[in-house]
Amino acid sequence: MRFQADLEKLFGLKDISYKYELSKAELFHEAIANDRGRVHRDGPSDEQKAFPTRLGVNGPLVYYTDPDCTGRRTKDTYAVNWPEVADEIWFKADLNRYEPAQYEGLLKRVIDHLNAKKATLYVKDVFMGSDPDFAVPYRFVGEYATHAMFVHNMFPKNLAGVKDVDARRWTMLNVPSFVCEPARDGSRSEAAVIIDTRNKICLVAGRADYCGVNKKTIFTVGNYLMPKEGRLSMHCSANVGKNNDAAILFGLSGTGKTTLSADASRRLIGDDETIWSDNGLCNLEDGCYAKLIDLDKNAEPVIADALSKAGTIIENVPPLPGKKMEECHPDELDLFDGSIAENTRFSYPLEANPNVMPNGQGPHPRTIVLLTADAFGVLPPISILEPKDVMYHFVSGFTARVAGTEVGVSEPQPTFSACFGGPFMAQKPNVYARLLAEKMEKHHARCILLNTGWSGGAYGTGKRMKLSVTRALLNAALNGELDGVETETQPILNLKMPKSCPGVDSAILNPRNTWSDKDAYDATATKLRDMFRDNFKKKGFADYGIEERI
Ligand SMILES: Nc1ncnc2c1ncn2[C@@H]1O[C@H](COP(=O)(O)OP(=O)(O)O)[C@@H](O)[C@H]1O
Ligand SMILES: C=C(OP(=O)(O)O)C(=O)O
Ligand SMILES: [Mn+2]
Repeated sequence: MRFQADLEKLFGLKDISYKYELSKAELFHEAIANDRGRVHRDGPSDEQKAFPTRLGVNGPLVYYTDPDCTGRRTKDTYAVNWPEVADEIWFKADLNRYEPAQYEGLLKRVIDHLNAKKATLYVKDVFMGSDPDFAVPYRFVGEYATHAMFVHNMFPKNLAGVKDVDARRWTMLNVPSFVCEPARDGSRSEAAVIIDTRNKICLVAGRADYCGVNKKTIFTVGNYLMPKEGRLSMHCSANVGKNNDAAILFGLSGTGKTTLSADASRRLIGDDETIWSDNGLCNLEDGCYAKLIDLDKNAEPVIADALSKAGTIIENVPPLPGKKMEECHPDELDLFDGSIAENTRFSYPLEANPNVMPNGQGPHPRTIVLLTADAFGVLPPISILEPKDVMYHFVSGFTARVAGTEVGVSEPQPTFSACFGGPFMAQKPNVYARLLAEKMEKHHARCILLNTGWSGGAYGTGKRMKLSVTRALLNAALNGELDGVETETQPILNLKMPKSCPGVDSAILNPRNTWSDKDAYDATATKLRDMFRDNFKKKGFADYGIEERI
């Protein structure tokens, strides 16, 4: 078979038992029989091994990651420091450098490990991107059927008209059974996720078995490739209203890209990875990856509906007390149980959502939304931005979160992550900022900053903004109801706040009003302003021609 010869040539893989292009149903059963699948957190039960088909594909596949790997391992994520990309890739931020000789040694050890154990590997051929003009062929090769099924759920398949598939293909090799040895391999821990631009390889060596690694790693590749052809790749969700008015929502993890783009009155383009090209918007994926923790089925009906559909993957959600996974239906999972992870997840193919744009494509955006979840509680719920504010906030990429569920943590943790996607934006921020500026100017989109974080005080005193309020603010902006509205300026943070908004109590629009202790508000806002200023200086954004706005 062709793929086998490809993999022998690319990696030197021999004596491998391949499971090539299995159907989703086959992958489901393989996952149950072989992975840390449904039923037991420690692997399949004897009964499952004996009767894997009993469960049928009608339920979700419930998958448990390694307990240490319930999210992405940013510090263990690298690109190979090949001389030809040493200046191009933005190694200064979240993407770490892997030295070529160490990488070659590690890759060889991974291949020897697979050859020696005569491994079984699942192979899935998909595309990143649903527009054949620029879709990147993505071949997943890995030990877990769950990951192959995840890739099947999440990416476009069978796309006609893609040119030079063999020459342009990227291959991921995902090997959780390998253990990196830092002293020998040059890794930081027992796992490493490495992007090799020269050979078009993504290597996942060791336990980095959170499903999201299989989408965010190839997304990082997309962010490296797309700007070379003048396409802006963005860490944002996108949807389209009844009047063909598209919106994009940028934001770091947990700020609301997935939640807010899932809106029954608008058609979804995608929830996380979007291209803005001369043709308009295009999803890089074909599925969504939603958070499940504390899911309120009334507040998030689109996501809740998808939960009952076949062929989904649920990650790290425990069963309700007294329920066994063997019998589990989504209603018998405890969506409020964060004991395995706060970051519980659910992957569903877009076909499980009746309200999507065909081929993941849509027009140029009318509205650009920058999302932030400010746990300091000082940013206005909504601010109206001018283009230079957008550039400033885009490169700053601010959000502040609470540190999970740890007892005693009361201080919000600020994050400044350029372009709202530091770990994935492989090129320097000015590359994306320049493209965004050009496109905004050409297409005259309106821009807002939406704070989905705290109100009435910082975390500990205040409360998270109600989802219904955030949606009302967002809808008003999308419908043009805030265009030209009277505003006042928050002087410390230099943000323009509307004085009124349909369906929203005006009293909350200026966050200072919602704090009982005004001095505490001013002090916290000043602290945040200083953090913005430090970050701007530290990252050298003035050298990129970005104007400082706070
Ligand atoms: N006002 C709000 N706006 C958006 N999300 C909120 C809000 N309040 C609570 N949430 C919760 O915050 C989380 C946002 O996560 P998600 O939409 O998955 O973010 P992203 O896709 O950007 O990582 C969801 O679990 C959502 O239920
Ligand atoms: C999948 C992810 O994206 P998000 O949290 O932005 O949905 C992730 O960051 O692992
Ligand atoms: Mn998301």
